[in-house]
Amino acid sequence: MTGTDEQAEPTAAKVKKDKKDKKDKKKSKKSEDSTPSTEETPVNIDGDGEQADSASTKTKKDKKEKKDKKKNKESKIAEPEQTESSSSGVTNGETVTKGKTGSSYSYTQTASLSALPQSDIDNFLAEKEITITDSTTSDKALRPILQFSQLPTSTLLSKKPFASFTAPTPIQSASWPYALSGRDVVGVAETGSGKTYAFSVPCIESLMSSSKLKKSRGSVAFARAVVVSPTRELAMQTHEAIAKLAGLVGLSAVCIYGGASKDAQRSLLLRNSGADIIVATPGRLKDFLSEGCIDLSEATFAVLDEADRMLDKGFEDDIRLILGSCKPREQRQTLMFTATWPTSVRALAETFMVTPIKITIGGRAKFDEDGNVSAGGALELQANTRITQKVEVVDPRGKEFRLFELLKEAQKGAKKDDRILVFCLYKKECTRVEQFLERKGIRVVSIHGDLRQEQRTRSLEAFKSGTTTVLVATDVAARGLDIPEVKLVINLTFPLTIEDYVHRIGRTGRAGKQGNAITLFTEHDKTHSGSLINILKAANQEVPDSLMKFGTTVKKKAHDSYGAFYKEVDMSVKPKKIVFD
Ligand SMILES: Nc1ncnc2c1ncn2[C@@H]1O[C@H](COP(=O)(O)OP(=O)(O)OP(=O)(O)O)[C@@H](O)[C@H]1O
Repeated sequence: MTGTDEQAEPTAAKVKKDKKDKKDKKKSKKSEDSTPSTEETPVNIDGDGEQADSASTKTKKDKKEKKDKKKNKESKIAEPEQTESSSSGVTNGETVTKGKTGSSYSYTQTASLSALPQSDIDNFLAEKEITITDSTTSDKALRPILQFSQLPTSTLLSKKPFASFTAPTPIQSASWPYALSGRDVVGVAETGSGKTYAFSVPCIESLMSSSKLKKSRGSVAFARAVVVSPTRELAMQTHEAIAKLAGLVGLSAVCIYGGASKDAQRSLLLRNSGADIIVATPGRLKDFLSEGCIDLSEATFAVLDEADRMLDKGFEDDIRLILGSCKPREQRQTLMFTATWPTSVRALAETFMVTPIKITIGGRAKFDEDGNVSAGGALELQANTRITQKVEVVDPRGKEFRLFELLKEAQKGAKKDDRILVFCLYKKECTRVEQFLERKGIRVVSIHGDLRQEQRTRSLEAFKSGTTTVLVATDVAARGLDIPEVKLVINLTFPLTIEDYVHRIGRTGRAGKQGNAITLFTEHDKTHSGSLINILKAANQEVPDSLMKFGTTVKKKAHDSYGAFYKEVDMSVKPKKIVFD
C-alpha cells in the first residue's frame, strides 16, 4: 500500500517508550492526586477525576481506580451494556458536562436548543439517520445542535468561522455536544460530510479552556493536541483547516509529515515554542518522538482521522507509541473519525479510549456473515448515496483504452474542464497510465509513492487549481482529500479492500454535492464482486448482470492467527443470555 511512508519501530525507541510509559504512569498518578475537586462534576463519564484531599476519599479513589482498571480490562473481552439513542431517546437534558482532561472544558446546552420541542429533535435524528450508541448508562443523551447559533458561545465561535455554511452537517450536529463535553467519540459518517470540523472545533475549545503551552525546552517541543492522518497530503489539508480556526483564537498548529526536511520541521516547532496542535503522519511523528524532539506528555487531546486506517496493521504500532506518549487515556480526550468502521478495528480502538460514545450517520446497511444485506450482522458499510455508481465489466486487456474513451466522453464540449480522478492499484501502473494518457493528448498528472514529495504536491496543486483536469493516483489519494469539483472518479483497477472502494469514490459528491463513479471490473477482481454488489444495492444503485455472474458471496477476510475460518465477532453487540433448563 502506498502512502505508508512511516514504518518499523526502532529498538531504541521502544526502550525509550517503555521508560517513558513508566514515567507517564508515575506522572499521571501525581497529577491525578493534585487535581482540585472543583474541576469535576457528577456526570464525568468515568468519575476518574473525583478528587478530595481527605485520606478516606483517597482510599476510595484508589479502590475506584482499581475497579476502573479492571473494568477497562474487561471491556476488551466483553462489551459493557449499550444504550442506543434513536429519535425518541435524546432528551432535553440541560446537561452540563465536564471533560476528564483536567481543564475547565464543559458543555452547557444553549437556551435556544433547549427551547425546541422534542418532536423537532426526534424528526431531525430520524431524517438524518443519526444513531447514538452510549456504553455508559448514567449520562443523559444530548440534543444535536441543529444551527450554529445553538453552539455555546466561545471566543472561537464569536469570530464566526462558519459564516459561509448554512447549518452544521449531521455528524457535526450530533458529535459536537458530546465532544464538547469531553467525551471520547467514535464518529462514523459518509465521505465528504464535514468530519474535519467535527473534531477541530472541540479540539480548539478544549485547548482554549486549559493551561497554556509549556515553552520549548532546549531542543524539545511540547504540544497539547495531536491529530494523526494516514497520508502526507491529508495531514497538510487537515492542518490548513485546523490552523485557520486555531489562528482565530491565537493558538498555533504545526504540520509534520514524511518526505520533507526534518530540520525545517524541527526548527518550525522550536521557533514557535512547540505547538498547541500538531497534525502529523504517524512515521514522522514517531521519529520525532523517538529522537526526543517532540514531547507529548502534556497532550490532553488526540484525534485519529481515518481511524480504521490508522488502527489497521500497518500503523498499529506507531499509533500505540504516539498515544502512549500522550497523557493516559483517562486524562486525555480521544476522538476517532472515519467513513468506514470495520469490526476488525473496533476492539483495538476501545483500548485507546474510555467508554466512547459512538455516533453513526446514515441508515447503514448491515451485512450478514456471508456478506449479504440483512437486518443484522457483523459489518456496516455504506457509500455516499449522492454518488451515482456504475460498474462496467471489461476485458483486462482493453481496460486502458476504455479509460481513454471514458475520459473523452466525460470531458466532451462544455465539460472539457471537468476534473476526473483515476485510481490505479500500483505505483508502476500509475506511471504507465499517465504516460499512455499523455500520448493520447490528455492533460494529466499523477500522485503515488514513487514520486518525490515536491512532485506529489505539485500534481495535487495542478489538479486542485484546474490547470490539469485528470489526476491518476494510487490509494494514497483515496482517503480524506477534499478537492473541490471532482466530477468523476474512475477505478481503473479495483482496490485491495471494499473500504478503500468507498473512500476512493468518496472523492466526488462532497459537501452535499452529486458525484459519479465508474468502476472497470475484470475477472481478476472477482473476489470483490460480492462486497461490491452489496455496496451498490445498499446505495440503490444498478447492479449489472455481468457483475452478478461473478457471484454474490463475500470472501471472508483472513485472520492473522485463525486464517479464513475465524468468525468475526462484533464486540459492541450485547451477548445473548442462554438459559439451560
Ligand atoms: N457545515 C458545513 N456546511 C457545508 N459544508 C461544510 C460544512 N462543514 C464542512 N464543510 C465542507 O465539506 C467538505 C468536506 O468536509 P471534510 O473534508 O471534513 O469531509 P470528511 O467527512 O472528513 O470526508 P472524508 O471522509 O472523505 O475524509 C469541505 O470542503 C468542508 O469545508
